[in-house]
Order: sequence, then structure tokens, then C-alpha cells
Amino acid sequence: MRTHTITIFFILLTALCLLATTILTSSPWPWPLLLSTLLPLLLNTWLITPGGFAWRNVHFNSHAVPKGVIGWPLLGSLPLMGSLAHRKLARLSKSCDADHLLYLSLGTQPVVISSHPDTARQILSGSAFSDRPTKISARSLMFERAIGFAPSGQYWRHLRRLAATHMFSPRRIAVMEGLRSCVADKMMEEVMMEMEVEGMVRLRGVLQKGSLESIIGSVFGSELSREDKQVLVEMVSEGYELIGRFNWEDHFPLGGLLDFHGVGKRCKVLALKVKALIGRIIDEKRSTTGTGHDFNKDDFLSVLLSLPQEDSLTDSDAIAVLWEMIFRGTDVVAIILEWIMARLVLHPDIQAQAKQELNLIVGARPVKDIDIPKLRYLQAIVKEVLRLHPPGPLLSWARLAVHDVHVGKFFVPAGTTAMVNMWAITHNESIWKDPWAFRPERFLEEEVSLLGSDLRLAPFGSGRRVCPGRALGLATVHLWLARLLQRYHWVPAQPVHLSECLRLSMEMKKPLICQVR
Ligand code: HEM
Repeated sequence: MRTHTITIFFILLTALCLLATTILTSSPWPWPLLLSTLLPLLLNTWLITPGGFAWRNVHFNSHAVPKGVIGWPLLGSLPLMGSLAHRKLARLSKSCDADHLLYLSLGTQPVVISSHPDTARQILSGSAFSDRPTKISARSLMFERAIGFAPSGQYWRHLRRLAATHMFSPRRIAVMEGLRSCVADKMMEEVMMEMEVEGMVRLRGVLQKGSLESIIGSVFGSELSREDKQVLVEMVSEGYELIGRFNWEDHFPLGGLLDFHGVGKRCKVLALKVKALIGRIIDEKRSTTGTGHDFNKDDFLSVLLSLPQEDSLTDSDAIAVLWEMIFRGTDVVAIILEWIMARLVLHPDIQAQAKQELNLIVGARPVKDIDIPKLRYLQAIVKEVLRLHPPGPLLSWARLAVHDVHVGKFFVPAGTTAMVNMWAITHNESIWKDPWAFRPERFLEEEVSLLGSDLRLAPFGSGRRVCPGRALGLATVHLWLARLLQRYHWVPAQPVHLSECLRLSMEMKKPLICQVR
């Protein structure tokens, strides 16, 4: 029935075009002939393929024809991919009754989107979707030689092992507790200073500065100069802007020609600056010991430099990996904490309950990492915020099918980009009771793991490419949240807006401005 209607539609459209061009050109040759041949061909491939233009060469089994959206000619569904892409895609999947798998085109890129835990598990946890789709800006910024975008071969496995052992292991996280704690104290002072000087606190700036300080300390050690730190801040923020920008080349083979904003050029310039700065930091670190094999510090760079020959990385690969850690570790913790504090100033009863728990279990001394497992309500608050505001609503960077595969009964060819709409899953009323309500208690009533085993709530992804920094990220969020609540009572200084803006991560569109007592 659907195909029938479409066929009639494009025959009528062709006839209309033929008529229009005949009238407009007053000479019937050659435009009408050309149009009447090309148009049906184009429309045929665009209109009757589920998912639109990018799927034109894929033949689906008649028993398992997927549901898809055709989108705009050539662009496909690209116009949906703005700052609220997760919401628009969720609405689309629902309206097409395609929560399990929705087919669409982003330019010439075939894409499937899962908004259901079952298909999300198949995509994230199987081996078929173990690569990332090409992102030109990520490649120019060297991330293809780092964990996030390296193809899933031996090199990527080696990097993950190094990071798991020397950056994110429980021992390393425990060793770095002193640093995180010290940064927390500095943030408290800054909060107090802002209150005294301005009468209000712009929390985002304080948290971003703290996150950067903390990640720089664990990656490079504490020797970095103020100037170098400032340059790193600027580099990370430019990298965020560039990588979050729309890039034609990611979706069309010759899209690079349309780089009107010069994103490609700016990425190359930034990569040169990153290489120069981190290259110098590596050289300086090496020269502090002379032999280059005598590092006894705990920072990640010292560990990388002291690896045995067979495990060691070239300098340019080490630069890519160190840059990735700084880049990834800076913003997301600050973003989560800003969402949490926004919710807590809007719900003073929940804030009071969290403070009461802290009082009861920890008392007046500063909270430590070992207290966190006992702070069940505090953990429930973090979970509830990650459910309502997952920092990667489409799980940051998508996955790429490395071979043909079936997801459920639907065929997905190699080269397809797969996205999981975690935001749609965490807001689905058939999965979560009262999904729009902020109710941390739900996680006291039911134990739900955040770490990737339960696809109803997997803000860190799942499977072989699950976020390797999740334990460090959570330890930091819990510790700093507990300290912020222990020290101050938080109230809004201006109306709090919960509107979202999806760039690389999903931020609060309007920064939170509070007062403390
Ligand atoms: C605390 C909040 C964080 C959140 C919500 C988060 C979220 C994510 C998500 C959704 C992915 C993609 C997972 C997938 O494809 O299945 C990811 C990957 C990654 N994350 Fe995180 N992340 C966080 C913190 C961190 C930190 C602190 C670091 C490092 C310092 C980090 C480093 C990485 C890396 C290197 C990858 C790529 C993994 C791969 O492709 O093998 N993340 N993260």
C-alpha cells in the first residue's frame, strides 16, 4: 500500500515537472526529456527504500523489511541532527513504531538507531559494531591514534590495556584520591570567594577549572606551569568546539569542498599546537631523570615513559593518548555535577535528605572515597541525574558495523553507523515508571548498575568499547558532590532552566547560577 502510494506520487510529480519545464522553457528539448528520465530514477531510489537514499543499494528480505524514514533529498535526516537530536530522534522512532531499530540516512551515510535495551545490547556488546564511524575532525585531532577512534585491532587493545592498568585501575584511582580531594578544597574556596565578591556562584566555571586541574594532575603530574595549564584549557575548549561542529565531509564523499567555516584547517592548526605543547612536556619529563627509565611517579605520563621496550609507544602516539585523556576527562565530570546541583537546588527536600545522610554516616570530617559505598542516597541521586540527563544521550560517538550482521531480524550491512539513543531508553515509560520525575528513591527500591551490564541505564556505553574512564569519572563525581553538599547549603540565585544543548556532551543550555549558605 505504502509503495503503491509512493509510486503514484512520483509519477504525478514527474508529470508535473515535465509540464512545468515545457511551459517555462517554451522549448521541450532537452530539459523535459532529461528531467523525466532522471527524476523517476532519483525519486525511485530515494522514496521507496526504507531509510532513504543511503540505503538504495541494500535489498531487504521481504519478511524483514525494516522501518525507516526517507528524509530530505540527498540530506536524508541530517536536518534533525542539531542540539536536540536525541529528542527529535526519540520522537521519530516512536512515531514510526521503530524503537527497536530505525533506519535512516545522514547524507550518504546509512544509519540505524536503537531506542530499546534489547537492540542496544546487540549493538554495543557484540563484536560486529566494534569500530567508530569516520569523523574527519577527530582524525585531524589525532584521536585515530588514541583509544576512542583507533580501529578495534591490536593497537587499540594495547592502548586499552595500558589505560586500564595505569590510568583507571582501582589502585591508581585510590592513589589519586589526595589530588581529587585537594582540588575539591580549592573549589570550595573559589565558591566562597565568588560569593563574597559577586554575591553568587557560576558553578560551571569552578567545576571546569577543578576538572582540568584534576585530570592534568593525574596525566602529567603536578609540575605543569600556570601558562601551560592555561594553553591546555584553551586547546580543549577549541577542540570541543571543532569536534562538535557539523562537518559535510563526515556525510558526503566530497563534502570537504564545502568546508566554509574552515573546520578542517583549524583542526590541523590545533593538532600542531597540541603536538608542540605535549611534545615539550614529554621532553621535559624525560630530561628530569636523564636515563628515561627511572620514573617512580604515579602520573600516567611517567608510567608511559617507563614502559618496557615491547610495550612502549612512539612519542607521536603517546601525544595522541595523553591529549585524549585530557580532552575526555575535562568537561564531562563538570557537566554532570552542574546538572546534579541544578536538580538539588530545585528540590531542597532531596538536598536536605542527602545532607542528612552525609551527617549521619560521615559526620564533620571531610568525605573520603571509602565512604561512598555507604552513601546510598547520594549514589541514587547521581544515578537519577545520569538517567534524566545522560551526558552522551546518543552515547557520544557512534559505532560502525565491521561486517554484515542481523540486529534482531533486520539486516544491517557492513559500513552502517549504529547509534544508541540512551536518552530515549531512559525516558521510555514502558521501561521506567514515571520517567520524567526526578525521584532518586527509585534506585533505593531497585538496584540498577550504571556500568554497562543493564542497558536500561548505560550512560557509559557497554561492551568492548565501553567507557574506560567510568570508574574514575564516577569516583570524582561522588567525592566532589559529597564535599559540595557537606560544606554548603545551595539555593538558586536566578531561575533554573533545565533546557539542554547537545554539543559533544549534553550541557545545560543556560548555566546554573547559585548562592551558598
Ligand atoms: C564521567 C563521565 C563519563 C561519561 C558519562 C562517559 C561516557 C562515555 C561513553 C558513552 C563512551 C562511548 C562508549 C561506547 O561506545 O560504548 C565513552 C568512551 C570513552 N571514554 Fe568516557 N565517559 C566519562 C568519563 C570519561 C573519562 C574521565 C575519561 C578519561 C579520562 C574517558 C575516556 C573515554 C575513552 C578513551 C573512550 C573511548 C573508548 C573506546 O572507544 O574504546 N571517559 N565514554
